Amino acid sequence: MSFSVIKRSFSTSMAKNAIKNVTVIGGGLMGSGIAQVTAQAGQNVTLVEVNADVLKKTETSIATSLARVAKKLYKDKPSDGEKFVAETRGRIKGSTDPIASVKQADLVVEAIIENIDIKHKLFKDLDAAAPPTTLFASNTSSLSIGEIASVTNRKDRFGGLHFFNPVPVMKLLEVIRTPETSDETYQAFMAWGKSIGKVCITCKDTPGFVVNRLLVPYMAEAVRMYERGDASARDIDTAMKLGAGYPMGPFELNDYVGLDTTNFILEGWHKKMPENPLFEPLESMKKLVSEGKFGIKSGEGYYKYDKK
Ligand SMILES: CCCCCCCCCCCCCC(=O)CC(=O)SCCNC(=O)CCNC(=O)[C@H](O)C(C)(C)COP(=O)(O)OP(=O)(O)OC[C@H]1O[C@@H](n2cnc3c(N)ncnc32)[C@H](O)[C@@H]1OP(=O)(O)O
Ligand SMILES: NC(=O)C1=CN([C@@H]2O[C@H](COP(=O)(O)OP(=O)(O)OC[C@H]3O[C@@H](n4cnc5c(N)ncnc54)[C@H](O)[C@@H]3O)[C@@H](O)[C@H]2O)C=CC1
Repeated sequence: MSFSVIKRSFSTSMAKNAIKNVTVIGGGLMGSGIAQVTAQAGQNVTLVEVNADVLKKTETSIATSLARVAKKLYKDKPSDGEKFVAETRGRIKGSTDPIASVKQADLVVEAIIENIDIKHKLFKDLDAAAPPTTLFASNTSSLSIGEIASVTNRKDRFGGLHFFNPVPVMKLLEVIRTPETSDETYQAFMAWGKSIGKVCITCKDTPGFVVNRLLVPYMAEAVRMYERGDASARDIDTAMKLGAGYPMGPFELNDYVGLDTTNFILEGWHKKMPENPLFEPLESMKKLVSEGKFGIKSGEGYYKYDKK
């Protein structure tokens, strides 16, 4: 592992802007971006993954993304760009030990696989290990924050911090408070979001929060249109880009987000709200997922991609 090791001091106060040491659990699409933007803002990050090989991939993806940011920010001064990349990477420490990783954390942001049982197991362990002042947040797309927090003894210091993909580019952060999230925690989340350059909006702990509650029915309807044979995936994508001004069409976005994640969301919501036709399962998506076709990350989804 070549992430640098950083010495840090423990902050006891959770007052506004007190967050300096952040632990991000999960270094996939989202966790790597969250770690990156946090480090870009000058904060110390410990990034936890399941093993050293995955950490290496995470490190490479952060380096690639930082190079894109540096190219834009330091167009006329590449040497400053190199310094920015080195300093930002220097603030990120990799770890495969979730327990040790939270001992000095002011804030823990969880971005692991979208599965309630796995998230519960993780948060139970972290709750026992982290100082009582440490704030916990989940980046879940579709699960209830209250349900995730239910296994901890810090429900007042628990909320949702929902980022958007790609994290270094998308400006929005949804801050989700449950009925038990304290005002102090909520304020600390809002201040932290601002400190890492995001525009924060607040939402109650309702399925999909704001963006996904609107995005999922739209994307699912696009798939139904394709499954009925009304139009091809390519034409639907072109239509929504050129006719509605979206940066990506629904099939491109689905492949970008990851079909395993979107399929999981839809199945979970269908189970919870079986009477709602918006969340009926989608046969083409189920088939692709069962074949291991998860979109860009696996090389194929609704479209085929060159393997990197
Ligand atoms: C279909 C069935 C569905 C069933 C139901 C399930 C639905 C599930 C819904 C969602 C599930 C979960 C998702 C979630 O919780 C929330 C989300 O995140 S939703 C996704 C939100 N994101 C978007 O909508 C992305 C839309 N796309 C874009 O904005 C652009 O296409 C994108 C920025 C990705 C790429 O832009 P483009 O112009 O095409 O390409 P460029 O390569 O030129 O990039 C432009 C610009 O951005 C910089 N950049 C891009 N990526 C990165 C990166 N990773 N790191 C750093 N910088 C990056 C790039 O350098 C360019 O910068 P310039 O200065 O312009 O050169
Ligand atoms: N993909 C997207 O566009 C978005 C996803 N989300 C949410 O973010 C979370 C993560 O999603 P992605 O990054 O897309 O998934 P991903 O599959 O890209 O990454 C998840 C990572 O977590 C790691 N992991 C799994 N269990 C772990 C554990 N116990 N400890 C440490 N690491 C562990 C995996 O090795 C993997 O690298 C999910 O809850 C998802 O719903 C939120 C916003 C957008």
